[in-house]
This record gives sequence, structure tokens and C-alpha cells, in this order.
Amino acid sequence: MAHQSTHVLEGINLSCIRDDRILFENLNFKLPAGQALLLEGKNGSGKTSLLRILCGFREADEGQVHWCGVAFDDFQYHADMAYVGHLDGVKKELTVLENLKVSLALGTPGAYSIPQALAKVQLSGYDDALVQTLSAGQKRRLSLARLLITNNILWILDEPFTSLDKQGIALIETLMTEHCANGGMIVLTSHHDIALPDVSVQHIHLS
Ligand SMILES: Nc1ncnc2c1ncn2[C@@H]1O[C@H](COP(=O)(O)OP(=O)(O)OP(=O)(O)O)[C@@H](O)[C@H]1O
Repeated sequence: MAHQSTHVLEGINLSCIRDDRILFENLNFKLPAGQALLLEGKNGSGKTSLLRILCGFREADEGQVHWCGVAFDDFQYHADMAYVGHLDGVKKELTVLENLKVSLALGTPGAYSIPQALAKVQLSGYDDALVQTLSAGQKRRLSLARLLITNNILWILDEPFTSLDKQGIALIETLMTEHCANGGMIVLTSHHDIALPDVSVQHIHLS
């Protein structure tokens, strides 16, 4: 299903202060549909802090985040956005299938059915496995399957390549390329090189 292509995420004069230390200030960006924004910088430079501001988990010390031209404190922004953080966002006491059913119940259906998404991330046959029995890379693949079964224009991904093998990294690069080609947009952090030759990628380097 192709997304509408009129969406835009804007950071306007964003500042973040932690323990009296300025992580970033007067940060501006404008991310239209179809593009990716890669946050780079050394450990502790503020990448996750910026992602958490973009998710609405914490407020910027200065500045605003706009979604489609307006401040994003509304239900629609959170319906349009999906976040995959360090903890994968899956419940370890539930099975693979149960986790995906919960995600689907909380969102609107995306381009992939649950079996199709499991096949795409190579977890077919793991439907009834408890998440706590999965490897770290398999948990990460499950978190990626969540992105496929629900319809979220904006993906916010914190270190999405963590724990993935080479094939898993290639898979997520393919998924990100497809998402942007369909009018989606992505904000991500990564310490790894990423290969998205067909995607327009903006870079912000935090220092
Ligand atoms: N909840 C918090 N309370 C106080 N300080 C925090 C909190 N979370 C993060 N920090 C501090 O903010 C700074 C930036 O942390 P952040 O996690 O945003 O960095 P990062 O660029 O994502 O790092 P990494 O590459 O290691 O993941 C660090 O100095 C960290 O100690």
C-alpha cells in the first residue's frame, strides 16, 4: 500500500541539555516523505536523546518538533510513527505470534500479513516460540516484523543493525529502501555504514 507523500517531519531550533551539558542546540532539519535522516556521532553525543524527543518520550529543552506543519502532540502523530529502540519493544513472556497480534491490535494493518512478515524476516516456523528463547538477532528480526505488519509512515530506529548478521543487515537495508520508495520516511542512528543507494539520506552529526 503506497503512503501519501505529503508528510514532513521538522525539527526547529531543537536543544537538549543533560546534567548541565549541552548535547545539541539550534538543531534544524526538514525530512520529507521518501527520505531518511541518519544521526551520527560518538557514544554519548545525544543521538538517542534526539530520537526520544522525536518520539515524544521527552521534551526538547528548546525548540519544537512539527509533523506535517504542526506541533506533534496529537494522536495522529503517534499513529503515523513506529519506534524500534535498543530493547526491541517485544514482550519476552509472549510468543512470536502473540507479540505480532498485540502490535497489530494497537495499529492499523500494513502491507504485510503476519505470515508474510515472518517469512520476510526469516522467522517462519517460530510462531509459537517464546520470545525469551530467541537469539538477540532473532528478537531484532521480530521487532522489524512489527514494522511490516502495521502501517506507520515514520520509522524511528535506534541502532537497527545491532545483533544482526550480514544477511540481516542487508534485509533491513532492503526494508528501509522499500519503505522510502513507498513514501515512508526513516530517522535512524547507526555506528555502522549503511547502504541505501536508492534513498536520499540526510545526515546530522552530533559531537
Ligand atoms: N535519563 C538520563 N538522565 C541523565 N542523563 C542522561 C539520560 N539519558 C542519557 N543521558 C546522558 O545524555 C548523554 C547522551 O546520551 P544518549 O544516549 O543520547 O547518547 P548516544 O549518542 O545515543 O550514545 P550511544 O552511541 O552510546 O548510544 C550521555 O552523556 C548520557 O549519559
